[in-house]
Amino acid sequence: MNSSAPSAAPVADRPAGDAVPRLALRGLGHAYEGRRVVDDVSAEVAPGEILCLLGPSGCGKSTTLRIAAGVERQDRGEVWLDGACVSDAARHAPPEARGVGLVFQDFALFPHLTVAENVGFGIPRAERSRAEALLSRVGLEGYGPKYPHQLSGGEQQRVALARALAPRPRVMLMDEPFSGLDKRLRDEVRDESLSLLKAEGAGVLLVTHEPEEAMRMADRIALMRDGRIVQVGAPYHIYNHPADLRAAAFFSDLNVIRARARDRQTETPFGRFLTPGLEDGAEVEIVIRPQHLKIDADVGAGAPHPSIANGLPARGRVERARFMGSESLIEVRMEYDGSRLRATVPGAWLPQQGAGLWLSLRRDRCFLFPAGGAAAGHSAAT
Ligand SMILES: Nc1ncnc2c1ncn2[C@@H]1O[C@H](COP(=O)(O)OP(=O)(O)OP(=O)(O)O)[C@@H](O)[C@H]1O
Repeated sequence: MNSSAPSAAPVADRPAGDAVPRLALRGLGHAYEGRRVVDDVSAEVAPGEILCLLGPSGCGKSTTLRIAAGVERQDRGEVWLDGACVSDAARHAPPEARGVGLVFQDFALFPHLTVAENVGFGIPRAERSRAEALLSRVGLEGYGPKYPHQLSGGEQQRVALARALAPRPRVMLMDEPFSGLDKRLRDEVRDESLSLLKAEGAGVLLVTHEPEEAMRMADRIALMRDGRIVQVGAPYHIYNHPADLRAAAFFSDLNVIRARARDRQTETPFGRFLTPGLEDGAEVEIVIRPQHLKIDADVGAGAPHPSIANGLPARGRVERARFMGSESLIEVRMEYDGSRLRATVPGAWLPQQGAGLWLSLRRDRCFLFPAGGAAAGHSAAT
């Protein structure tokens, strides 16, 4: 946690030994028509770092970005760029005075300027050759003499991206910058532009609502919900140590097994789990992603042996099995209570409908949460 931040909300931990953050947001708040849409948001972006603001539609990501850019003014908190406060209760530098690069969804090119002139706008004449190099980076080599109206929407979007990159901004603020591009182009343009920004030491704050895209791009992800940052960390950390059930569910389909705590543990058809800190009778949710169930075919030889790694197997029948290319999705009706669990397996295997299976839970991949509350951390078999 950053001790200088006035807020109690999660603050992006800065990588050790790093310099002054390129961008720091401290305790930001904003309300529209009396409704708080940004609530105590704090985050820092280091030089060469990409921080993704990730969250469902309407959670306040774009508003946070617009506050950082200066096009919206917060009613609480501060915006700092390279160690200087550019906006707080007393001052508010306008966007053009902040020297940050902006790639917003509603980008607008100058219609009367060519593509090359658009990209070269606002950079010194001596650096104009950079415009052509950037156009080739975004896959628009040779487009310099064209005018915006001669381009498709996706091409215009890439010109806007090149234009934002041209002045070598120290901070780049991007709102769904690659959303209009088809997949192949998106991967290429995204990797090219982000690696350039990193190489130049820019700090990038990028908004997306797509978890896979965030995991692919981000050094760290700040997960937002209802105007607040609920968790900050490296993609691996956020995926494998979600703060709560909703944070876990944002990244994939989930199986949830409900049980009750007693004597600091809980009994389930898959064996016992520890429930440290939970009162007797508290409802707990054991959560596991479909790819982390272990499946054994029921060949009539009884249950597979229980193990420390996978607990007890429980029996069910295949209700539906679907081949989906690289994997198959199997829905299993469980014998113990008629509930349905979902498992994914490599696509080569597709069991018959009605076939008997034994399912067990990979214990190191289970999360245990008190029902409707905060995380109790990973559970462990007893
Ligand atoms: N100018 C505005 N006036 C009133 N309400 C607004 C305004 N702009 C945004 N809002 C509301 O504020 C909330 C947050 O909006 P914001 O655009 O920041 O969300 P978001 O997380 O970026 O969503 P999305 O992914 O859909 O773009 C939403 O409920 C939105 O309807």
